[in-house]
Amino acid sequence: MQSISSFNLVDLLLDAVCVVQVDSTIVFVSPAFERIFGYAPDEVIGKRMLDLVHPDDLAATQHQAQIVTQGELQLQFENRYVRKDGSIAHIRWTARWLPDMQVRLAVAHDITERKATESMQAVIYAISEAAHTTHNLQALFLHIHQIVGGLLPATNFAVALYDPHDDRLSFPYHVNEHLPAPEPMALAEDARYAEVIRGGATLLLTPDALVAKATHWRPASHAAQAATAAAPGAQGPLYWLGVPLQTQRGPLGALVLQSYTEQGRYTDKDKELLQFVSTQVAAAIERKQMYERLEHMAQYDQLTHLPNRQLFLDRLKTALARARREQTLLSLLFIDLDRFKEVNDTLGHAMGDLLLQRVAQRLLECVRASDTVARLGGDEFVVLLEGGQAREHATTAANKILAAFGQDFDLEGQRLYIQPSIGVAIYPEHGGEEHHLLGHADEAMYLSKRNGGNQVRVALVSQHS
Ligand SMILES: Nc1nc2c(ncn2[C@@H]2O[C@H](COP(=O)(O)OP(=O)(O)OP(=O)(O)O)[C@@H](O)[C@H]2O)c(=O)[nH]1
Repeated sequence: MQSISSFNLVDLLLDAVCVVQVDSTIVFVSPAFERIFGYAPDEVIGKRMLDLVHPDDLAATQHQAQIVTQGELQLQFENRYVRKDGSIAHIRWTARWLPDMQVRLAVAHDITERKATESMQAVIYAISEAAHTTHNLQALFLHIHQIVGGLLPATNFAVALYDPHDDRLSFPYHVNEHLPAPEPMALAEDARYAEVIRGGATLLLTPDALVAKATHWRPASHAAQAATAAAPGAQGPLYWLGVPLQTQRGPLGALVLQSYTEQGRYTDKDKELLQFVSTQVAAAIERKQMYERLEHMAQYDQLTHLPNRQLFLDRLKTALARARREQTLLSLLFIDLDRFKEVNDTLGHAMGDLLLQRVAQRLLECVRASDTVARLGGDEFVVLLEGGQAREHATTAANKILAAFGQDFDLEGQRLYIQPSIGVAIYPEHGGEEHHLLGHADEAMYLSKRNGGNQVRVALVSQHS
């Protein structure tokens, strides 16, 4: 027993034992202090412990020291210190006052790694949450930028998306002090992106690497050079940090951070951090893309990319409410192609599809960008004209469409004429509710068709619904 007690047990502890006076002057620290705080005991004896505290935690630490000095046992106070190398140490303290010696005796337990794990888990959670809470991809990118910015310098931050079908990169999110967002480009045009995305590995280019490999990293094309060179008068980035965004289905793109100053330099630690969050970022972007695709499919016709019936009815409802409020007119053109079935029967369904796409295009060319052209299904289209002042406005637009169909359609070399029958219904004259108005326009179209087709007819009824 005697031989055991001769060991200095305090020296063996992983936690640091500290003894400080009332004014926080250090009178003793155990050897573990150096491992945790970076200072050897003889470097801090006689110094004030409070001077090592992170400035943001100083007030709370002083308060806790006072409580301990008043005789209260402190078992779990946490605060941060600035280590000798400038890094931050998170400490959990157990402390008590020794009245006989008039000192505070404290044991410092290093929880820096646990804090780092906790904050990374919080980041991972925040990214995953963002995929659900943000409204669209742009909002998600902004959110990811903010989250990454909480981990490392991210003044210059870009999301590059890779399209494997045409081997090209686009930059849907690009915040940079010196550069506008680059135009979409072939992946091969920028060796850095190509290495990150094809190689699937994080790439950190420091000033040395950027100089040494200047030729290797120089973007191949003029467009890519313009996209990556700094603005006139400004220097190129000193640091370039790119991490691939990988999913199970292959590479999605890359996150790229650039720094133009030494203060914003990136280290291998930053590289690790970015790599760590990249899987979650990729999953969040992939989820959002999928959601937007599904949303688009639910609202747009897949053949013509025009709004479908559901989206059209939503827009009509909104437009009617606006017209009611602002006491303006609103017109609906119901368009059905004449003898479209014959196109399918004689030229095949694929040609019929192509014709429907060309018809959609032509209808769009006949109206203003603010008007809505939608495909209700089959060969039925509808046009919503807002803000017209008179009934003539609607018939003029309908006649313009009729005239446009006077030109034949070019279906991969085959020239084809097709004519429409058009019915017109006007709010408030022919109804105040979307299904009513649509029904009247449909009836008017039917009368046009029965009358031989290729004509415009305004709904007959003149009653409010
Ligand atoms: N190619 C193609 N055909 C379609 C599509 N959807 C519906 N159709 C066809 O479009 C035709 C529409 O029917 P109708 O409007 O009665 O045919 P129509 O020959 O135009 O008759 P009228 O309107 O009376 O002149 C049907 O033959 C459908 O099979 C599509 O997405 N692509």
